[in-house]
Amino acid sequence: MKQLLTGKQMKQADTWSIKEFGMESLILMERAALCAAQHIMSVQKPGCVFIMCGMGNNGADGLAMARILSQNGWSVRIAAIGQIEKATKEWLYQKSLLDKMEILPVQYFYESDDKDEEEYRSALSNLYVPAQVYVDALFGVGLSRKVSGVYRAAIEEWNEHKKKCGAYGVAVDICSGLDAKSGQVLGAYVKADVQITFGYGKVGQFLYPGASLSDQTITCDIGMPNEAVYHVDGFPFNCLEKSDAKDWLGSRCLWGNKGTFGRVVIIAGSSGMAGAAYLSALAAYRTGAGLVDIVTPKCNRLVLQQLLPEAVLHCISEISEISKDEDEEQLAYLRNEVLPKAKAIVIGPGLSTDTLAKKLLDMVLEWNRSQNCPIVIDADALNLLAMRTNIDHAEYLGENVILTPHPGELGRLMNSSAKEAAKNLLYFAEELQKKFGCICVCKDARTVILTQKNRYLNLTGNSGMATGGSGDVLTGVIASLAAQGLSAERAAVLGVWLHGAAGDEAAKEKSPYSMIARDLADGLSKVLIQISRKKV
Ligand SMILES: NC(=O)C1=CN([C@@H]2O[C@H](COP(=O)(O)OP(=O)(O)OC[C@H]3O[C@@H](n4cnc5c(N)ncnc54)[C@H](OP(=O)(O)O)[C@@H]3O)[C@@H](O)[C@H]2O)[C@@H](O)CC1
Ligand SMILES: Nc1ncnc2c1ncn2[C@@H]1O[C@H](COP(=O)(O)OP(=O)(O)O)[C@@H](O)[C@H]1O
Ligand SMILES: [K+]
Repeated sequence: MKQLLTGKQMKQADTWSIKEFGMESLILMERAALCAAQHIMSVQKPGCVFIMCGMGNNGADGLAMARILSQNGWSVRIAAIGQIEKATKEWLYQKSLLDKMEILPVQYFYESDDKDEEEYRSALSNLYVPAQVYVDALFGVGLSRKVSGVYRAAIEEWNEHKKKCGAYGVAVDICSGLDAKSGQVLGAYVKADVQITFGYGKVGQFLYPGASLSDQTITCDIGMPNEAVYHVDGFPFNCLEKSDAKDWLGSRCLWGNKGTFGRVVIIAGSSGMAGAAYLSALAAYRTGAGLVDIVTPKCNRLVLQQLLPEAVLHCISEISEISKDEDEEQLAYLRNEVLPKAKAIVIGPGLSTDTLAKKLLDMVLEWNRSQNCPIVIDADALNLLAMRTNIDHAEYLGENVILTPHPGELGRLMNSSAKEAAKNLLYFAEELQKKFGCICVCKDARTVILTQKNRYLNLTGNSGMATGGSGDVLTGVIASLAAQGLSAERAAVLGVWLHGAAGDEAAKEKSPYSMIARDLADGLSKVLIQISRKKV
């Protein structure tokens, strides 16, 4: 399992390693600089390298790299941007070593904030020499505010010169301008070929738009003690990898029958929304559930029978079509005959938010409280939850309830907008988890999964999944895994991983442009072939 930290957590891990464990800051820095320099030497023959440094320890890494590369036959040019009064003690130490080497003059640039960007850029442009490698060591995890003035100009010039000379761009630790927690860019940002990041990957490098700033992020071990990660506030973000997925999935019982592999009940679809029920049910079967029941309005019977004859259908009447007694009877039938068979329940895809939908949601939540059955709540069922303002949500939802909002639904659940939720996905996810107390799967180009104790970030998936019905597929995958016996937490985390990996398989075959949600089901089969164990 790969672990990622926010910028603040990384600084806490650094501080603990230095102050409590007793590791010298300069030792960590030397290893960091050596890693980055070695990467450059492994992909390029000695030539000219241009290094843009700030005045913090990211800049100090850049100075140490200058020394190492120079000692290995590189011609090095350094531009130090900022006020020398702000230089850290490590920076001054690295600079003193360069001074002893004499061949490495550091060119300084700082002008106070009274010029427009063009003036700064023309003044800076003389410092940016043609080179085959461009290094960005302006800001690391210490970036604390929007980039403006001379720093913005320095970044724009770096990008432009790098492009003009076709140089290989290396960002030290993190692309300057990228917020290490949110993945948002603050004003201006470096676009590099690679980020060489130290100790742990930073969450912001894997969230969008941050994840698009470089083609590659390489994490280097700089010798930080393993325990450092236990001395940060909150939890690190775990990222499931293929080998973890294999372990969590386990092996399928050779002598199992359809009862062994769990029954998923899917309460989904309304008039004109049969597809949502179909996609969820198809995905539940394709992920290995033994039986899938669909509870849906009568109008969907024919189409669902034709599309997925393997599913068991329970067709219900709209409230307007039946008497009060008949309505009570059909709810009693579901409560007494259908729900007791479920090992996991999905409620919401294409459900609508009418009175019947409300009653169904109440019934399912009541069932969860009394029977502790895992429930996946998606789409309209989330919208219904968002409409309830007068309940204590944390008490209302059990620990094995899984909410799967996209940014629009997340915004609604938190009385905000889709735009705000997408921009601050981590923050919104954290607040949602606090509010509801259950498992929160906050979906977007990267999906965040939070439980009371753990935080996960999913790294599979692609833009081809931004197509109607992808989320319906996810509900079926998660419920299927829960029905087969995985804990609700593992079902959610592995489900999101599998769903994204299925999307990646589909993209290989169809391209992200032309894939549709059904292709994810084929992708699921391909991924499951890769990760399922051959033997018990
Ligand atoms: N032992 C260690 O600790 C190790 C650390 N390592 C390395 O250190 C890096 C962290 O170093 P760091 O904490 O010094 O912060 P860093 O990223 O250099 O930035 C701070 C400087 O930027 C400035 N500044 C910030 N935002 C700004 C803005 N918008 N516009 C303008 N200025 C702005 C800020 O100025 P101030 O806010 O004080 O005005 C300050 O001068 C880390 O990423 C890794 O590369 C590795 O060597 C491994 C061992
Ligand atoms: N650009 C993307 N990269 C990776 N995954 C994506 C991307 N866009 C969407 N997805 C995934 O596709 C799914 C879309 O879900 P949702 O918006 O609920 O779809 P629908 O409501 O149409 O079923 C989510 O799991 C989301 O994480
Ligand atoms: K940097």
